[in-house]
Amino acid sequence: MSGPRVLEVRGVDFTYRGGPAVLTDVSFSVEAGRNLALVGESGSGKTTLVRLLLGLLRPAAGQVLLDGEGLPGRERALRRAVQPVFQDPYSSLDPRQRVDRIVAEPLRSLGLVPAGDRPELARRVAEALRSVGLPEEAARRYPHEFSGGQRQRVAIARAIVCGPRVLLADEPVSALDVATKVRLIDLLAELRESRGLTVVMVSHDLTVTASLCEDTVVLERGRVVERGDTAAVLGSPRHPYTRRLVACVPALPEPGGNVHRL
Ligand SMILES: Nc1ncnc2c1ncn2[C@@H]1O[C@H](COP(=O)(O)OP(=O)(O)OP(=O)(O)O)[C@@H](O)[C@H]1O
Repeated sequence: MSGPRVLEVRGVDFTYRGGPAVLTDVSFSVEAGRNLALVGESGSGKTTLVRLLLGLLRPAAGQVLLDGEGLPGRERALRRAVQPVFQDPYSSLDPRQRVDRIVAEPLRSLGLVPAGDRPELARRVAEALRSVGLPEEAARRYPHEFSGGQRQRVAIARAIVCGPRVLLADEPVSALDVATKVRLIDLLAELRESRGLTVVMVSHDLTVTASLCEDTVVLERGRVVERGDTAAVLGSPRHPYTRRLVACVPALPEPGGNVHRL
């Protein structure tokens, strides 16, 4: 089942100032309800693409679209619709702030809850923490009091508190041990069911993306070499680069299947 295109990348080229081309003619779309994996080796341009999708960089050519319209001038709509979760749970949370303040940040900065309405902020924070499997009392603690997996849950709570439609997760589990990784992937799968959240996940780990994402886009040196249904792209890869990526993985789970079996 697929929904409307929430995000679309159309013919995008990108170069960091004075450098070589990092992305060339990249096109794909994110459909509501279908999780999408962006895979490729280190340096293939995945993180650069995430920055473009978040509106932090602008393409040299082509367009990034939200609900069919170009991004420039629509930063607020983009922030409401698309929230990021980054790789390193140790550096992505401000160590000086309590979890309640960290998680409430998007509500304050987007002006969704007046800063003075403490009961409403507390209610929304508690609800987000509950959704990611953290106890309500986590709100009163600081990031250093949590494990890496719990910190990533705090980061996910912050990302979902404003009710976005897309979670843009850049290597969200690569810093975690296997058991913690599996639990977080399960959580991301649950959030789609419970909140209708579509996940765009960047990873070089096909075992992680294949268990969560129906669609896969394969990047090689800034170009899309393959894209489509994950089972087809990874099950019978047509491009030699995808074959090499798949060959590095001992066994792939079915999309929607269970990563525990690996
Ligand atoms: N701020 C920057 N300034 C200049 N070049 C950059 C910058 N960030 C990334 N690059 C270059 O752009 C290319 C793509 O990098 P990017 O981080 O997007 O790849 P990636 O696929 O996410 O890699 P990794 O999996 O290692 O994170 C690399 O050659 C990198 O050196």
